[in-house]
Amino acid sequence: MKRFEDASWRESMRIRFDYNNMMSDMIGEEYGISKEQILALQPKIKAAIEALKEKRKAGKTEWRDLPYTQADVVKDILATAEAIKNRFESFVVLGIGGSALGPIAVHQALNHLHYNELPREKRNGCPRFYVVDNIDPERMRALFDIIDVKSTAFNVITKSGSTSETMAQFLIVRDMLKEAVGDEYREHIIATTDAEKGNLIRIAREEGFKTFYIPAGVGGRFSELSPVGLLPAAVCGIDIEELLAGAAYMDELCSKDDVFENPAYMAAVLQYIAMKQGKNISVMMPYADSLKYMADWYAQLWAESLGKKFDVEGREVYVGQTPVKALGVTDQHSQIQLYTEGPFDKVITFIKVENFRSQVDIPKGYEDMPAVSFLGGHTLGQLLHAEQMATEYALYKAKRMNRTIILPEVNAFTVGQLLYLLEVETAFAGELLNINAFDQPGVEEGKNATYALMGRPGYEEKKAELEGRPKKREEYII
Ligand SMILES: O=P(O)(O)OC[C@H]1O[C@H](O)[C@H](O)[C@@H](O)[C@@H]1O
Repeated sequence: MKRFEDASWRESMRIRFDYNNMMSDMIGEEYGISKEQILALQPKIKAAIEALKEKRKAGKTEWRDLPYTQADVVKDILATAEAIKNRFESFVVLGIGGSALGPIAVHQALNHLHYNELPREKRNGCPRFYVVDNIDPERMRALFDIIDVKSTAFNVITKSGSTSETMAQFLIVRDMLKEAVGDEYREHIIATTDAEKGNLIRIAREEGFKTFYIPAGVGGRFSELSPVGLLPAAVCGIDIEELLAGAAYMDELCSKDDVFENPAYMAAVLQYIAMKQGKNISVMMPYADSLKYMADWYAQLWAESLGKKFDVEGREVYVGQTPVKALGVTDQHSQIQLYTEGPFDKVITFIKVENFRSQVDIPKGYEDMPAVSFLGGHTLGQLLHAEQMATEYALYKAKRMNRTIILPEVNAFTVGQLLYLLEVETAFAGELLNINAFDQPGVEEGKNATYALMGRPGYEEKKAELEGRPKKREEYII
């Protein structure tokens, strides 16, 4: 029996959402949100709930059902991960955006913080793990300096199957593999992509790569709980069944229609009201190095989903909230000044971990110097908690909106909950804002311009358009 099958263990691992410091009875009428404001939104909230339910029923938000629909996929992933473990020294993800940020965040959260530096037996026999989420030539070359392609498996991940960066990486790797291992290169490449759309699936089928599919109703930034995230996680020894069980548990917690009992809906409603009050920035500040890259993953989710323009009676309206990544306590020493005394334009979301997986005692010392010796006898975890609470207090005192997501500890079950919570919050915020949270039309222009500049056939007109742009003036470059 797995521990997540035990109801009392699950309950003990429930993530909680503390929104006290968003509320006017805590930070003051002028600065916070009142219960009445939330109640006044009930018709809108009800409509948003119905709209999300409809989408789920119509199969448009398949990401919501990933915790339940993948029993066979999980089996296949576990078998594949085992085979990779037995054969390869390194496992490299080639992908970008939604095809990279989730694998990075979950790996950082659930594996040793210096995973790659550990000897293999301390990695439970798992391969070293790298995610190449950029096309910087220096970084690519640096990777090839430390891996041996002969003993490396590459997981090419792209939902669209056509992202230039990922396909460029793929071409490079395929060529190197062919050179190094000849025809066997096929066994070194696993493709994770849409079952029908895009170029990668065609290539994968032609060349006989092992493939995993991203379901049609699962967009890149909502895909971490699909094979996009599950294969890399399983290869590195993470319990993916527990991850999915955590997501299913959060789905249950987010199934109530009463916003006061639904953490994802409440989180979204508060952000919605905050946005209306000019809070254009959403800072995510985990107080745990393991969750540092959750803020990266969340940044894409929140930015691409909610940053939209639309038409209201011929007038363009722009919505969205700029996500900012921060890390406690590190960024207390760089950003907190701005958060406490700068403009009232932010909501700060802390992520607090109650129990750390490691304990480090601070030894006593310098008893004759009280300003140093008070630290002795505490633990680093206590110091971190005190600093989180102190920062929360400082923000509360400065009447700045802040909220805290509390994880009893960091494990696959709580991380599954966290991912799912933030995904539902984002989708619900999208409904409240009346926008499509699942597209990203604003990234197309840049992509098309890149195609034109790189000479992709069919983009000749775009190239001409680009060449017709005003020439840059020397006088403005100094
Ligand atoms: O997974 P892919 O199709 O390669 O997409 C990778 C990324 O590409 C674009 O930049 C999209 O805006 C992102 O939402 C997406 O995650």
